[in-house]
Amino acid sequence: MADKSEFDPQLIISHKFPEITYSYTERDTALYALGVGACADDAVNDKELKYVYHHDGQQSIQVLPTFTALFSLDFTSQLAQLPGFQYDPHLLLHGQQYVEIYKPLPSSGCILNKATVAGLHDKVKAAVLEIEVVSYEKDTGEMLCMNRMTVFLRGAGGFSKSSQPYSYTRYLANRTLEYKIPKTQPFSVYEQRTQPSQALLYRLSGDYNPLHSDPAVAEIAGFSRPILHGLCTLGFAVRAIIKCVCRGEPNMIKGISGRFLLHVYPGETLITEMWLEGSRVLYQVKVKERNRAVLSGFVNLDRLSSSL
Ligand SMILES: CCC/C=C/C(=O)SCCNC(=O)CCNC(=O)[C@H](O)C(C)(C)COP(=O)([O-])OP(=O)([O-])OC[C@H]1O[C@@H](n2cnc3c(N)ncnc32)[C@H](O)[C@@H]1OP(=O)([O-])[O-]
Repeated sequence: MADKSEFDPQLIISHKFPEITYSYTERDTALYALGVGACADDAVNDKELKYVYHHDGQQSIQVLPTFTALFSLDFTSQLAQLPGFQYDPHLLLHGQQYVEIYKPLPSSGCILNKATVAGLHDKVKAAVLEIEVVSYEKDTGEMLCMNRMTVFLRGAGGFSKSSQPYSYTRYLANRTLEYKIPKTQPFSVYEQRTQPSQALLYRLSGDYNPLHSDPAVAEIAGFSRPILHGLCTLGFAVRAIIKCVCRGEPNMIKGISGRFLLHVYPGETLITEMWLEGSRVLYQVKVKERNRAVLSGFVNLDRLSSSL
């Protein structure tokens, strides 16, 4: 249990993270695509080969829009040094991810990431911390995307000094972030089994937390075995939407929001259900073997495919 006397919300929300440069190559984008299941069931899939191979004479590997979420990860390793912050790193879970994409990513690049604390909430049983990361192309200074990553820190709540639970948000509450999963039949449903080794492959994209690879660490965290990275599940879901709604065109995606509802074990089957609401796709991912919802959210498109 974290020592609440050392928890200082004011220090946390005023913290200035150092800027972090992140460089990647086509090898990284292809490895990422394999990590989120591209071509896993069909190695000659003409809609997905472009993410892993210079298919059909294409000049460069195409980047999946969820690759942008990797830009927020480097800041999780900095949480241990965040002044005024007390938590048990074994109990950290990824709670939510929100991404705005302003420009399709090049297949290789050098990115400058600037992070701030965007929110901090005392949920008593947990502390919820939001980190916002704005990413720029290093050479041109052009803004590429914004990530808002929410971490759910079990056992770190109860730090409020008054009777009102502490809650701070730096961004304006925005109605467009609200969504409700419909009770109606989905527009489309896509099923894909993850591999038992999925987390071992996905971690090579930069999230080396042993929660996803080490049975002993997973057990301390309260799981019977290592669990899948939340961003890997999100990658599967958004790929399903690109396939079923975007007709294979990844650059239609302008925004992604997801809340992780329950852990996924590598090897489980993900069923992504999708509903259309204007140019927004609402989605929910269920694990087939346990019939439980594990992720829900929405994806904003720049337009709807004309053939839908
Ligand atoms: C980050 C990089 C490292 C990556 C790690 C991973 O990938 S780990 C693998 C990927 N991640 C996973 O596998 C995690 C999967 N998710 C889970 O295991 C559970 O959803 C939970 C443990 C996060 C919360 O469950 P619970 O039963 O303890 O919660 P409850 O329903 O009793 O609500 C209490 C309060 O918290 C709020 N709140 C609730 N959920 C979330 C959320 N997701 N997000 C934010 N907030 C959330 C809720 O609104 C409520 O506040 P209110 O309304 O009272 O003001």
